[in-house]
Amino acid sequence: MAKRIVVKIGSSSLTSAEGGLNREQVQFFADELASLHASGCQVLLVTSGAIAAGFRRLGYAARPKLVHEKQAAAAVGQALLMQAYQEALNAGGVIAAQILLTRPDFSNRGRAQNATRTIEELLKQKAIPIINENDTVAVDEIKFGENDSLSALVANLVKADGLYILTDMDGLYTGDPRKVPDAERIERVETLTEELYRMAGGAGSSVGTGGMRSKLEAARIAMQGGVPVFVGRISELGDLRAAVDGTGKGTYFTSSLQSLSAKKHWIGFLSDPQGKIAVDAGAEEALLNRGRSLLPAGITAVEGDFHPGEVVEIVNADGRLLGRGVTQYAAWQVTAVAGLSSEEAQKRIDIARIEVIHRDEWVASTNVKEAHANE
Ligand SMILES: Nc1ncnc2c1ncn2[C@@H]1O[C@H](COP(=O)(O)OP(=O)(O)O)[C@@H](O)[C@H]1O
Ligand SMILES: N[C@@H](CCC(=O)OP(=O)(O)O)C(=O)O
Repeated sequence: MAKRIVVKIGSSSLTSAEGGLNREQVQFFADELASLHASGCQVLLVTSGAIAAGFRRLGYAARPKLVHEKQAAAAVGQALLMQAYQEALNAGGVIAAQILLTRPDFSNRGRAQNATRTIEELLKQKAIPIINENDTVAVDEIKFGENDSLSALVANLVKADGLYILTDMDGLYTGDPRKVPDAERIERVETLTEELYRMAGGAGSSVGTGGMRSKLEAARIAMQGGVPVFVGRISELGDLRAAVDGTGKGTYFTSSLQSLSAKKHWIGFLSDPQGKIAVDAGAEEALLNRGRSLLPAGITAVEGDFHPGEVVEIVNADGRLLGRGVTQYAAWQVTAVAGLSSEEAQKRIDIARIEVIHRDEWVASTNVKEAHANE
C-alpha cells in the first residue's frame, strides 16, 4: 500500500517578518511534495502562513496581535496562499484542494467523519489536500493558533504513516539555538520527558507562533495515535524524501503504540467528554487489565449531565484519569444504579444493555488526550 504522509509547513518557512509570501519557497516546497506524490505517496499538507501572507496587503505594518485583525489578515492571506500553492503544484500537474478546519470539526463525530470522507476521496483522485485552520471563524477559546496540533490531529484522523513538521530549525535542540549557541541536536526521541519539555522554547521569529513547545505537544498527540513524527528543516532538493526515508535533517519521534480503530481514535482524541464517572478498584482492574466492560456495580460517583451515546471520562478513587468511553446511560440513570448488582440495576431502571460502557467503546488513558502537566 502507498505510504500516507502528512507534511506541516510553518509560517516561518514561507514568509518573512515584513509579511508576504516567499514565492520561491512555496515553489520549493511544492516541488518536494510533487516529487513524493509522483513516487506513489499519498500526501496531505497542513500549511500555516495565511496571516503572515495577508497582513501587509491590508496595510498593517507588522503581524497584527488582535484577534479580529488576525482574522482579517488571514481572510486575505489564505486566498494568496492557496493561489500560490495552486500555481506551484499545477506546474507539476498536481491538483491542490483547500480544506479549512476548526476544533469542533474534530470533536463532533459526524463532522470528523465528513472531513475524513472528503479527504479520502481527494486522495483517491490523486489530489493533495491543503489544510489550514479556518482562522476567520475560529474563536479564541477553541483556536489552535499554531498549526502543529492541527497537523497531529489530521495525521491521526487519516491514520498517516508519518507526520513531518517542517520548520526553520533542523530539529529539537537541548535549548533554543537562537539563545543557546552550544545547544545540541537531539536525533531521536522515544519518550517525551519533562526534561524535553523544559528544553523546548517558544517561537523563533515574529511570524512563527508555537515554537518547539507546540511541536512537542503535536508529537505527543501523534505518538499516542501511533503515528511517528519528524521535526526538522528541508532546504535542498530531495530533503523531504530523505526525511521520509529516515535520513532527514531533524529529530525523529518514534511511537510504540498501536494505531486505534477510527471509532476508538475519535473517543480517545477528538471527542469532548460531557461528564465523569468514578469507579472502585475492582472496576479499575476490570477495565485496565481484563478487557471488561464497565458495569453498574463498580461505579461510585457521577459528575455532569450527560446523555446516552456521549463520551465520559472514567476516573479512579484518587481522581486519576483511567480513560474515556461512550456511555449507554444518561447521568441520572448512572446515579440511580451506581453500586448495584446487574440484577438489581435492571429492576431499578429500564435499560436495554447492562454495560454502562461497553469495552468496544472504551479507550484507556495511555491513548487518551490529556492536558500536559505544565500547561
Ligand atoms: N529547543 C529548541 N530547539 C530548536 N528550536 C527551538 C527550541 N526552542 C525554541 N525553538 C524555536 O522554535 C522555532 C520554530 O518554531 P516557530 O517559530 O513556531 O516556527 P513555525 O512557523 O515553523 O511553526 C525555531 O526557530 C527556534 O528558534
Ligand atoms: N492558521 C494560521 C497559523 C498561524 C501560525 O503562525 O502557525 P505556525 O507557523 O504553524 O506556528 C495562519 O495560517 O496564519
